[in-house]
Amino acid sequence: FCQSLLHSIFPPELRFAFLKIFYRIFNCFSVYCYYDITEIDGVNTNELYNAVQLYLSSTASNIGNRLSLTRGLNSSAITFALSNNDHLVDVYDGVAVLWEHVVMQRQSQTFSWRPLPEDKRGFTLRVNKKDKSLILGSYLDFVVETANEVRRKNQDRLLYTNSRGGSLDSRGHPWESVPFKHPSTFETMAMDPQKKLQIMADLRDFADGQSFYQRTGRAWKRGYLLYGPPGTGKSSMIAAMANFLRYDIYDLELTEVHTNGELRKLLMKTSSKSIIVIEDIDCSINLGNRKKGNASSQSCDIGPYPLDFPGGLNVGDEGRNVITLSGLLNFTDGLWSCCGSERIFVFTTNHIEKLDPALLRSGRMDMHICMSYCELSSIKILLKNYLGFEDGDLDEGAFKELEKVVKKAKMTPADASEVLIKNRRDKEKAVRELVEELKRRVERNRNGGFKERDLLVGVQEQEEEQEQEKRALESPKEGCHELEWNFKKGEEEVEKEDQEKVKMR
Ligand SMILES: Nc1ncnc2c1ncn2[C@@H]1O[C@H](COP(=O)(O)OP(=O)(O)OP(=O)(O)O)[C@@H](O)[C@H]1O
Ligand SMILES: [Mg+2]
Repeated sequence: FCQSLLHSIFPPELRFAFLKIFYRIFNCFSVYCYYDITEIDGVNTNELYNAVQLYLSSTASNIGNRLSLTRGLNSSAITFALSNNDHLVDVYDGVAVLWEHVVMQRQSQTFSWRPLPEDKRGFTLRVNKKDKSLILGSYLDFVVETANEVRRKNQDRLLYTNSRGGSLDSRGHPWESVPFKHPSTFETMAMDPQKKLQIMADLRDFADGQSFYQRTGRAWKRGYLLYGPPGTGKSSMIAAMANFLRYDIYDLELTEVHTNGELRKLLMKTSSKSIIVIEDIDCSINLGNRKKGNASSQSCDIGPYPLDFPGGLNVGDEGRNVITLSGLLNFTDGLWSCCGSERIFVFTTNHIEKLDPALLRSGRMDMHICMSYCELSSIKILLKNYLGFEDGDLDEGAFKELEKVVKKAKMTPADASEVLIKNRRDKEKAVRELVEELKRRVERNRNGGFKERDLLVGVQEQEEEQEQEKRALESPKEGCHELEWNFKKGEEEVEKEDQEKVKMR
């Protein structure tokens, strides 16, 4: 009754002025000060809110009486969190602070360009006034650092996708995520052990290189191009890289991105310590040539993307802005590429010869990694993975036979794995079957019945190429020249092979 009387007697301006004065007087006498950390700050998500949530999830499990427990779909960990409108006391450096999790229903008339969550969430930190400087000086930094640590250690890494197209979710994210659980590691990767070590060292140098990148004035990012025929482990390599560095993966589906602006927004919303992946880049967008009129050279039909002109945004047939090669190059190399740090770009392709050299140059794709057919060393790793064979377990005869045929067979690790998985209950049979299959392939290759054009080289040339690759790993710049050379040579050969195919038909 009193409230309605107050409301009817006093106009709103007077009521607000009264409340303001009341809070001022109250604050003068209060020994506490309060800090609000809201979930959404304007239109952006407040990173501090997420950090506090994560920090409290690690602290709350020890000291909270009433906690809400969650476990995400496919997630391995249970997350503790402060229940709605509950509070807990945390002690830092002998100083006690009170955290309260405030959740309120959002008023329905709030106007926004995008849908907002139904409730308004935030944390309120209550601090004794005399401890203000300690809390603002170092406690909040400590909270953020601990949160990062917790994120790195406990939380499942995430695999993000932009498959929703350009639309944002209610919390303003263009990416959807699922826990990333791919079991591939460098140990299970079947490839040249030397090459493996070089890649691992490169990744380690990158992750530990903050001061190096700072000192040399370079953006803290690195690009890897994985190329080779299907089934040689390009996707598995990305998973192995992510598992090795414990980074999240952003799997960028270019066909879902409609404009360069959208691409930029996606990049802005990626976190540091992440791998940004564009798979089958030759199929995602026409990157074959930046000159107009070369659309027919594309291998995959990708719909409305027009050809690109260097340095600008294109306008498509229907008058829409569309994504261009220069947009993509800016994404990887321009000013926008460093709006975060410690990020790795990985592009994969089955057809390196179709890529524009601009994309291949050092600085964009620093390291070109050729994922190739099985060699003896990779077969050994597959035998270990699937049959448990250690060095020396394989009998001499089988080993010699494998050695004789493995290179000429041009068998992908995926195919070899399949033979081993199928026969894994009988180890000897598995090896026998593998040797048989390799021999069959050698025969087929000899008769010209199995013509792979992906590596564009014969057995002899393949060895040369791997030699070049090794050198490219040692010095990425040098590798790029060689790859550009390969690229030119590739185009001619592809044309020749295309003509042959037409003749055969
Ligand atoms: N180098 C490898 N080491 C270990 N396993 C491999 C390797 N290459 C392929 N495989 C096996 O083959 C399967 C397919 O490999 P993957 O998807 O990584 O090939 P890809 O090169 O990405 O092929 P695509 O070009 O078709 O995308 C994987 O599940 C993996 O088990
Ligand atoms: Mg793949």
